[in-house]
Amino acid sequence: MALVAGVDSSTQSCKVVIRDAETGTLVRSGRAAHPDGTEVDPQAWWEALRSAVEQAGGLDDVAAVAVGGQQHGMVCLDESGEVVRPALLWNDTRSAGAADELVEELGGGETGRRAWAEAVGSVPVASFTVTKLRWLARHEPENAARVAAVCLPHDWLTWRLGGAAGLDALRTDRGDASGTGYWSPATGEYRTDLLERALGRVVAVPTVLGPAEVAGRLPGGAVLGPGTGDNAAAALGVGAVAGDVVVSIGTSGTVFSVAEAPAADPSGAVAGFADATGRFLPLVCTLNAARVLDAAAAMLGVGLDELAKLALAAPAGADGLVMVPYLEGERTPNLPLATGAVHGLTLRTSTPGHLARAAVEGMLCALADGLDALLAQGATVNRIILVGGGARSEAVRRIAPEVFGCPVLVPEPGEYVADGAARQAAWVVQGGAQPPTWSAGRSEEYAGSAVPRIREQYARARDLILDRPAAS
Ligand SMILES: Nc1ncnc2c1ncn2[C@@H]1O[C@H](COP(=O)(O)OP(=O)(O)O)[C@@H](O)[C@H]1O
Ligand SMILES: O=C(CO)[C@@H](O)[C@H](O)COP(=O)(O)O
Repeated sequence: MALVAGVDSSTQSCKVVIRDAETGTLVRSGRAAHPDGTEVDPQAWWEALRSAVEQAGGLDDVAAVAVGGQQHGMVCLDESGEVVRPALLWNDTRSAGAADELVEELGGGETGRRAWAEAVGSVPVASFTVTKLRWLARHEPENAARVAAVCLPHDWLTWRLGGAAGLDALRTDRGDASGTGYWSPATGEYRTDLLERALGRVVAVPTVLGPAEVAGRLPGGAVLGPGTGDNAAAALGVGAVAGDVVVSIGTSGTVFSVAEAPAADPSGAVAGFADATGRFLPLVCTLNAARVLDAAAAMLGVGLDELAKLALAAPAGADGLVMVPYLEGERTPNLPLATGAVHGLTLRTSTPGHLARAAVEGMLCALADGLDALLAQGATVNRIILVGGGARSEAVRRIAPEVFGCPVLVPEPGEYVADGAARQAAWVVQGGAQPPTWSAGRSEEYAGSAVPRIREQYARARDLILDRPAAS
């Protein structure tokens, strides 16, 4: 039995699954936490990966490994391959001003946004690597001058697994490259002019591999797959096909589908990413998802299961109590300085159940806005597949159909990013034009009628959002 390993190096943790390459049967798994914060020393990811691998029984008997990782994070390396400064993650909003500058420089407003969308499929916001490079050039010129190569979290981990043999050995894939802001999914080429515009000069970037190309080898001989961004890996993990919309509730909330043609949304709501199979992955991302539930549970002094019970015991629409969950600012809509808010407090709605319900509904409404944006770009939705840590919440599963207005399918709890990476690893070993077919696990369908007032009252509150007060 040949084994393959898939890694999910996501925002909050690293997960490793080891599966049978032919059938996809889960054999072993492990996980380890990542540090908090939006600026992280990549060495912490390496240590978490080692610890998760050890918990999963090691990699000595696997034929191939692939890494899925949080997208966009800026990992800068110097001439000798040392990390120049801690990585700025996708949810670090300090480069919001740099994003505005870059849009301005390509014509500003609608013209600038359209120019970026046409060049790289997406309008840069603070999450994108290109804006982080501009921030570095402006705010840390000494560090910027030391940068010899820039790569992403999954690229760096793949490179380390392969022995880190010089900057020329850096590899990435289409999926993750498409989140940099200096690689075009439409042409499959780097836009070194945009990289230079951001940083002031061109530095080394990873070679972009095809979906099942070999990225290197572990010292023990196992083959390394190209890996990909965590959302593209999740699409592969759930086996998303045309008509599927995946809603992932992790640290980020994402809504995406697999498409045959690249997207270029000048409004900036939909990012026109590439996927991990040679296709495309139009995607909407919110900054506030599972942690909204964590925050609500902390406010109420309860655990996540109790939060779900409270939310489900409260009436749909929480009698008008609305939470706008912009706790870390927001990316879609692009409001990096926004704060969250609770509207509609009355004596009647001042209960733990109402607050719990408002948190779940608010988080889902932000994602439903994302679904609208995706549909406006031509996506079709035959079914919604709910994944990510937040999908473990019974309240999320039951309230989602009321907010999205259609049934949702919840695959059995699992690590779909790591699974997608494992499936890619199996593809690299087996070859062929398509990834291996693994039998899908059980899914549960959650049905329920739409409750339009949930989104109507949310939309009114969302439009009243205020900026963060200046730090004292
Ligand atoms: N039963 C649950 N109910 C609600 N949220 C949950 C539950 N289990 C896990 N989570 C949340 O899922 C999040 C982690 O999800 P995950 O998809 O692993 O995130 P990431 O990939 O961003 O690291 C955490 O914020 C955690 O609180
Ligand atoms: O920035 C995006 C997508 O564009 C995020 O989805 C990151 O890829 C982080 O994912 P999680 O760690 O929340 O899964």
